[in-house]
Parts: sequence; C-alpha cells; structure tokens
Amino acid sequence: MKEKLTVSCEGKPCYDIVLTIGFEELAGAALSVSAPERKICIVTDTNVAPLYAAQVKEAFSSAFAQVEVFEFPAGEENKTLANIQTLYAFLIEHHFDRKDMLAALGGGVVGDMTGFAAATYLRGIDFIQIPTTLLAQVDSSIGGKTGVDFDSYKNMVGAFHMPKLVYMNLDTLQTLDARQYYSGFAEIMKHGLIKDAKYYEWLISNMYEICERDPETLLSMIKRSCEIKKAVVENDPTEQGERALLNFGHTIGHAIEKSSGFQMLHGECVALGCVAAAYISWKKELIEMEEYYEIRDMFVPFNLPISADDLDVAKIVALTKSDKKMRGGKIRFVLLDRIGHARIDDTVTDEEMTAAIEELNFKDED
Ligand SMILES: NC(=O)c1ccc[n+]([C@@H]2O[C@H](COP(=O)([O-])OP(=O)(O)OC[C@H]3O[C@@H](n4cnc5c(N)ncnc54)[C@H](O)[C@@H]3O)[C@@H](O)[C@H]2O)c1
Ligand SMILES: O=C(O)C(=O)C[C@@H](O)[C@H](O)[C@H](O)COP(=O)(O)O
Ligand SMILES: [Zn+2]
Repeated sequence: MKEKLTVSCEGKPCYDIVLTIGFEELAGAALSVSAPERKICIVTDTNVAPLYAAQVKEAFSSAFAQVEVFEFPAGEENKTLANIQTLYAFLIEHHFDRKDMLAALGGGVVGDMTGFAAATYLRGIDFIQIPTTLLAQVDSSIGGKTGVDFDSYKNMVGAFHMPKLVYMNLDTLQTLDARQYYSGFAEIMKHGLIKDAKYYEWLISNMYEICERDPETLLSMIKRSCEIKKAVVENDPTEQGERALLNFGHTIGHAIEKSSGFQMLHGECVALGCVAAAYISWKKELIEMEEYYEIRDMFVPFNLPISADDLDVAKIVALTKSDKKMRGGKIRFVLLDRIGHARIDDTVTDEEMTAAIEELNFKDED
C-alpha cells in the first residue's frame, strides 16, 4: 500500500481510501469491511469489464462466498433509472440479500449508479468503490454522493450513501484515453482553486510530469485531492453548507453538459463552468482581471476547453434554474474571492451569467 487516508463520519472513522498499485491488496482490504460468507457483485461498464473485471473477480474469489459481475453500457447517457432497474433485477435473480454487497469498478458513472443501487436495494446494502478514472479517484468515489440523471437533468435522483472502502489501483489510469484522463483535471483544478493555492501552484510546476502520467507525481496529486475532498465531506457530509463549494464550476457546467446532450464530458463542462464562475468573480470585483485570465489559461495545458462553439446562451441560463443548489428561487452560486478560497453567493443575476457564457463563446482569431 502506498498511502491510506481514513474518512470520518460524525467524528468516527468510517471508511478507508487506499491508494496503491495493483489489485493484490484488494481481497484483504475488502475482508476488513466484510465477511467471507457474503456475496459480492462487481458492477462495471462495457469498457472497463474487458480490462479489469477478471482481475478483480479473481482477487475477490478468496474473500467472498460468491462473486458476480454485472455490466452497464458505458457512458453518461446510460446513467439512468432504467439501467438501475436492470441491476435490481440481476441482484434479485442472484438472491442478493441485505448482508451482501456491491463493488463499483469504473469511473464516476459506474460509481454514482452502483452507490445509488446500493442505497436503495432492500433499503440499503453495503458497497465499495474501485475507481478507475482520474476523475473518480480524485472526486466521485469519495463522499457518498450517488445518483442518476433524470430526463438528462444531472444527478436529479439520488441519495447520500457512504462506501465501506475506496480502493484505488493507480495503474488503471495508464489505460485511460487522453480525453478521459484530462477530464479529471477540471475537478483537480477546482480543488486547488477553492481550497489550496499552493496545490494550484504545484499543479502548474508539475505540469510536464502530470501530462506524462508519472506514477510518483500522480500519487502525490491524487492524494492531495483526496485529502481536500475528505476534509470537506467530513465537515459537511450532506451538503448543508461548506460542501456546496465543491460545486464550483458546476452550475453552468451541468447546464452545458445537459445542453450538449452529453456529447461533452463532465470534466470538460466543469472546466467551462469554472472559467465562467471565475469571470463572474472578476466582474463582481472579488478577484483581479489578471487572476481571471490566469485561471482561464491554466486549463489549456491540461487539454481542457476554455471556449466552445455555438453555446446556446439563453438555453444554458434557463437550465441553471433546475440546479439542485436553488433555494427560494435563487441560485446558490460558488464564486472565488481569491485563488485558494471560495464562497457561496446568491446574488448572481441572469445578466451576469449571460455575459460569462457569452465570454465562453469567444474565439481566438490568431
Ligand atoms: N459523486 C460525486 O461526488 C461525483 C463527483 C464528480 C463527478 N461525478 C460524476 O461522475 C461522472 C463522470 O465520471 P468519469 O469522468 O469517470 O466518467 P465515466 O464513468 O463515464 O468514465 C469515463 C470513460 O472511461 C472509461 N473507463 C473507465 N475507467 C477506464 C480505464 N481505467 N481505462 C480505460 N477506460 C476507462 C469508461 O468506460 C467511460 O467510457 C459524471 O456522471 C459526474 O456527474 C460524481
Ligand atoms: O461531492 C460533491 O459534493 C460535489 O459537488 C462533487 C462534484 O464534482 C460532483 O460533480 C457532484 O456530483 C455535483 O453535485 P450535484 O449535487 O450538483 O450533483
Ligand atoms: Zn463534478
């Protein structure tokens, strides 16, 4: 094991985040939160299954009485209640009961869906997270937000349900294609921007190694992002206050994601949303113009978009009204008051959002 963090729930140790290479330690880690007479269902997707399901099944065979594998079709467009129902049917068919458990093997889509199935099947069974994308390792596998999209509205149906274990094999990142790898950097940058200016600067200084997927650099980076997310969800597990800061970039980001018909990745939309939120922060005189341009341009070396063709500005503004952070008809927006520090602001107007999204439509003429 390279690193281990323990997340607390209500002040008590709740689950471990194991950062390691390989699946050799998975059986031992799973047994520490389970019992050998239990059944486990590895829930994965059609891309991840051929890469890792056999290894994970083999690892679990010494720790569980029965190991099943269930595959969702890969992709955000499949993050639906209909697909959750197919998993319920599979679990019933295989006689899964309350002491049995699920293991989410894949990216954030698989993690959110498996967690939601675990939260609701038989009114709640245990699950563990085995995240295989960068985004899932630094963000979605931690903190127990689970759910599905509904009518393409992002994460509209869901539950808070904490995993019993998060086991990360960092080697899995080597098989991610470049677009999916860089998608994770929107959430990583978000962590630096809202919580840790030194981490943000570290990301700039280590850009070469990060782009080369250097194992030691990845370990340091993923660990730091996990520490930031862990601290926030420990303080505010069900998003009564501080946890909403993790939504930096997501109000406009989720609206762009829906309006693109999920053709753009979550991380790409969050990157655009972060640029827009930084723009509004500048226009509200919370940050300087130079900071806005620095933040915007920081996404470029990580191959993330800072502009997009033909965004439907009015539609995107309208879609922000179905944001889960609405309270009393007002959007709880997340703005920056400096690099490394964010705040909730409920004064952002449609005009301010429109100007920020129009700025994203900017095209470099050079
Ligand atoms: N619950 C949370 O706190 C939270 C946080 C952030 C994002 N999310 C959600 O996470 C989702 C995005 O997650 P994602 O970016 O991981 O997307 P994803 O789960 O769709 O995975 C991206 C793609 O990579 C493939 N893949 C996964 N691991 C691979 C590997 N090791 N090698 C090769 N291919 C691999 C998948 O099959 C998929 O095609 C969104 O639905 C977002 O809303 C949730
Ligand atoms: O863990 C959280 O809290 C987050 O907000 C993390 C986000 O990166 C993630 O995309 C989350 O699903 C968005 O929250 P939502 O409640 O708006 O769906
Ligand atoms: Zn996100």
